[in-house]
Amino acid sequence: MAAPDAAGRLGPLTDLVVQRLQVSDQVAAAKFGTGKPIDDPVREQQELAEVRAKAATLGIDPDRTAAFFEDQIAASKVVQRGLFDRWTRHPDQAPTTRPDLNVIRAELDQLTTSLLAQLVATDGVRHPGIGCRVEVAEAQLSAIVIDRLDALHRNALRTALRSVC
Ligand SMILES: C=C(O[C@@H]1C=C(C(=O)O)C=C[C@H]1O)C(=O)O
Repeated sequence: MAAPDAAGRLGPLTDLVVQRLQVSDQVAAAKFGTGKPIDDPVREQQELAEVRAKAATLGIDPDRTAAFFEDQIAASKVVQRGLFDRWTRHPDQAPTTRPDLNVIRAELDQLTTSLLAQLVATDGVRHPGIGCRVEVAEAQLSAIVIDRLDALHRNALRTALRSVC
């Protein structure tokens, strides 16, 4: 049976947001112990410029789209910092293999394309107001249960969803 998806009209968007957080575990594993910093401002600026340009061609608001992706980046860094801290304090939990950061970044780029498509699909839902906030709450809570998110990933999810409405 396929895994159940997050509930409501923002469920598919939230599933992608959670996937991006899960890929962030791999980013942390790629960087941990290499001296590579968690923050890469050049890559971030490239990503944000790209989503701004794509938003314009897709007919969604470039500023709101960039704000959403800024939150995805901030959330990824919440995960990475949390895992660096966990693995430093408990070296037995640290990853024993190191994924290739370039491969993982290509996965993140694919997720960006899917996320943009979901931002387009949910444009009519994502207005400030109670209706949108209820949809976010429903999708968020169901994703937490379905994906069994720990406290670190729940915190990151809150950051990732803060500007959806
Ligand atoms: C994910 C990475 O780590 C950070 C988070 C980024 C993101 O979420 O897109 C981009 C650059 C880094 O500041 C990465 O280096 O690729």
